[in-house]
Amino acid sequence: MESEAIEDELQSLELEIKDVQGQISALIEHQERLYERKSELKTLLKAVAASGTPVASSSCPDGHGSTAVEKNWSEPFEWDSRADGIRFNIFGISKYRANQREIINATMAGRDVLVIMAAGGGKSLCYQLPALLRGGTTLVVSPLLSLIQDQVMGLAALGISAYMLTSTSGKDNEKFVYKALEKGEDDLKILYVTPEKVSKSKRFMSKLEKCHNAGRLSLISIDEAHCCSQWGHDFRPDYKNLSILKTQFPKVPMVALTATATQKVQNDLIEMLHIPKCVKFVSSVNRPNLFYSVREKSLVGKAVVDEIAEFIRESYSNNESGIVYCFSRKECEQIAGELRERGISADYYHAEMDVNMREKVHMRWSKNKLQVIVGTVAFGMGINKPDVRFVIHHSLSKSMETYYQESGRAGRDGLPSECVLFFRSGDVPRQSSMVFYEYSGLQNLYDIVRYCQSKTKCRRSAFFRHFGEPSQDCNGMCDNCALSSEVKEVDVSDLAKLVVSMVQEMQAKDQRVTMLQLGDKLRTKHKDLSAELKREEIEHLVIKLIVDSVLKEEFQHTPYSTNAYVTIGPLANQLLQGRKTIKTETSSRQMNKKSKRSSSFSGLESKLDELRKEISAAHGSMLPHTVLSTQQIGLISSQKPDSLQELESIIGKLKTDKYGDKILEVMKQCAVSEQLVEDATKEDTCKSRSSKRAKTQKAVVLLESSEEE
Ligand SMILES: Nc1ncnc2c1ncn2[C@@H]1O[C@H](COP(=O)(O)OP(=O)(O)OP(=O)(O)O)[C@@H](O)[C@H]1O
Ligand SMILES: [Mg+2]
Repeated sequence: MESEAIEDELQSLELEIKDVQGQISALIEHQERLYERKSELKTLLKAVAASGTPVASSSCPDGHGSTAVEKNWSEPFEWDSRADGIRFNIFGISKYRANQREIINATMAGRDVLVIMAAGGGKSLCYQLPALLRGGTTLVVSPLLSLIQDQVMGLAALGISAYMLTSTSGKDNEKFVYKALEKGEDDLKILYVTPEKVSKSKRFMSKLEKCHNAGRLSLISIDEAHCCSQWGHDFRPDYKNLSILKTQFPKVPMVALTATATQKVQNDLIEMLHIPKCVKFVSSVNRPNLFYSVREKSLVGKAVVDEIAEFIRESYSNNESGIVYCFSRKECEQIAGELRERGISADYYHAEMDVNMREKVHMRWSKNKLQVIVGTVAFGMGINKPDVRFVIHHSLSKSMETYYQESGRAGRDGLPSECVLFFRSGDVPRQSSMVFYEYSGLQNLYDIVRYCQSKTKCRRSAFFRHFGEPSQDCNGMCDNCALSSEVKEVDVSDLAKLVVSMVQEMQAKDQRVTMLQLGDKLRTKHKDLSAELKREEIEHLVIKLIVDSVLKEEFQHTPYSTNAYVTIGPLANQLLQGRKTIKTETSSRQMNKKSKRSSSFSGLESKLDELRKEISAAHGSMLPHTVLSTQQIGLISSQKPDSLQELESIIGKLKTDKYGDKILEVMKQCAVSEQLVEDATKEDTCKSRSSKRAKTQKAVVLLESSEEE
């Protein structure tokens, strides 16, 4: 054999080997995911079998957490009546939500507790109430300054002595806190710190030790505990060092709380915080008040903004708060501007803004002076506003977990709210070139792409599946459950083969191709197709093939960006040899643009809303929802209390003492003006009736006269 021919064959063998290696590693990765899922499902099965109730379990079947026969935390406890008094009279909360009472009881009994409870589920009460019940000082570790400020402000408004120690704390504040920790003379019920204080400040730790030695450290709470785990979505290195707390203060009960944690993250937390015997309370991830939908995103940028503006104007015309999430800083600024041009009160928020500017925007929005924040993912964990009525994603998130977190900022007060995601396949490579180097980054992204591409599967079930929880009824609270009737499945295997063959041809010629180029080439080469197929349909198919491992994305860095290219995937041959079919879903359904899922304020509710804004403005730092929550406004308006005593039975003693007179005054004014309107309407009706009567009589007279004529 000529040496040239040998070299040729050698080269082609090397290429083939490389290809096979690629397929093997993709399959191994796939196999790992299957194993991981298998173990999740096994754990889930055990949990279901053990408890009979799949959610709200308080034991841990996998060797982590408490395995002994658990106490029944729902039974009566000696502190019940004191706890009820604080709940109602100080926090103004009329009844516990799922698991709150049990968590409080376990904490009061001195146990370590791990709480997994959905966003807005009411985790804060689970450590704030025991903090007041137990006496002494409760230490709360929380990751963000803005979250801490919000909490301290809210507690101060309830008359609870809460303080914080952060990098921005002034000298006087620091002196007060240290003295209170050391001497215990001043009242310090709840102390919030950032994790850096625990891991880096020796001074703080020594004061805390003194507080503990004097028997005054009564509870330690780790909020947003998923930050401990590098498998969580928001890992903070300083959280890793929090294990020191249990080592130093083993007898002080610890309560760790988070909104989302997969089994892996839960195990990690238990290990890292050194709480192997903790009682675990896992509530459902379900957020029944959120309506999830995905809308097709137009290729024309302005059309997307038009649709968003129309949606906000039509469904949320009472200035109800919302968030629009965007992919990039530039996009944020642009879309905020375009929404403003369309008459929506909107501003942007991203990481590259000056901190003061960011704080100002956040504050205007929190005080309902700005309706919409257009943010990047930087507008994240510190968002505590309970009455966010809509969260719109201008482009897809990087994973189901991130989407659950971001969309979950809607409706934390439990009232109906909407989560809309604008999806187009062309957005996928933008995201994939950002996440491909993260652990399971692409697989996580493809999971949310599947969520977006499906026109039949319940959106909620995707969350249950992701978090390893048995499905629950959606109650028609997603677009696919509410409007799925006109969806058709179409076999597009032939077209898919054309696409794959084209990628193969290009790869053989050593040419790289992006998704956009692939679509163009296909339409140029197969002119007959271009008349029938739109660009977005081809992109939709290419992304589907990538998600199904028939094609694959590869990445290359340039000095300015990372480009995503489409190459042959491990299952391409199965398709080409006819062993795999590809089906896409088409639907002719129209989203009902005038979906009015949020109830708008009635006259009295609007007046009470104005009152809470006035009180908040007069107090400077107090937020409107701290004065009265939207839920409380709803209760007052439906029950119409007419004495302070009746009002107290709805909103508790503290708020009644503070704002009761003003609330009753507003109610009186409203009743008077409603009466006036009613009287005027009655009068109008009478008048119109009598004029109608007169007209009828006239007509009769005319008729009679005509008859006479
Ligand atoms: N039992 C209850 N009844 C009515 N409202 C409640 C109850 N418990 C808590 N809330 C209210 O629900 C809202 C959300 O509570 P909280 O901030 O504790 O949620 P969270 O679980 O910590 O959520 P996140 O994960 O977003 O931090 C608050 O406005 C709070 O006052
Ligand atoms: Mg919280």
